[in-house]
Amino acid sequence: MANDSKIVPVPVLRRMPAYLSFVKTLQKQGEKYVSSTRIAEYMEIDATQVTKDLSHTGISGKTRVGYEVDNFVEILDDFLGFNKMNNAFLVGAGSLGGALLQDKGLRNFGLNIQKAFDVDKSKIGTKINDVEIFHIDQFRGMPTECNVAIGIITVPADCAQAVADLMVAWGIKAIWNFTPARIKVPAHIAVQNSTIYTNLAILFNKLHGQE
Ligand SMILES: NC(=O)c1ccc[n+]([C@@H]2O[C@H](COP(=O)([O-])OP(=O)(O)OC[C@H]3O[C@@H](n4cnc5c(N)ncnc54)[C@H](O)[C@@H]3O)[C@@H](O)[C@H]2O)c1
Repeated sequence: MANDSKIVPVPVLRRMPAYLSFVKTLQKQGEKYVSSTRIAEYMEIDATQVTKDLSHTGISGKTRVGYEVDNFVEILDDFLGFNKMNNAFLVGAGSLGGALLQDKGLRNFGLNIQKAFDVDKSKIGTKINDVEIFHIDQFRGMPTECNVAIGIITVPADCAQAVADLMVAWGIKAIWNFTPARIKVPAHIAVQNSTIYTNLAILFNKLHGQE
């Protein structure tokens, strides 16, 4: 049975895309059912953890056979919001911003970067992967006009707060912040900070911890 609360613990949400990816692989191989034990073995975690995590989604399995693969993929895609397109604006079309604009995979996860913004005159009016780059001065009014609630920040860290303030002032409701700056926003704005460098520090620590 689905858990009534819509707030799902972050560690659960971090595991779910891996469950989905695994079951999608099985789907491609033509498998019809998957058990929580099989998912647990793949994830190297306890099967009760898998069942508990999936109870948030409303997916129900059958005794002995497990979860029906097609149904699992459909429900989890829906639960994670990957099958509904969310439009976003990206600010800072530099090397990281450009790479995100090039990444066609984001659309598979429900994120469509509709427009990009920058201050570099040589970039204004150009396109990366069909996404036009506008001057940041044109940002105001655009989120409401284009029905865009998500802002992606890929500017140098010292400009991140000013960009976040601009986004909030013009109706952005959720910010995906790739800069190392810790931006301050009103409590109703959702912020997710993402950095590959933290993962690198963890990897280095694991590597050198074994020496
Ligand atoms: N999260 C991660 O894993 C990760 C990885 C790489 C870089 N970063 C961070 O991402 C940010 C961008 O890095 P990069 O290597 O792409 O830098 P970059 O210099 O290549 O790109 C930055 C872009 O922002 C533009 N810009 C500067 N000020 C602006 C403003 N006020 N408004 C709009 N655009 C503005 C610049 O013209 C440039 O195009 C940095 O903060 C960096 O630390 C994070």
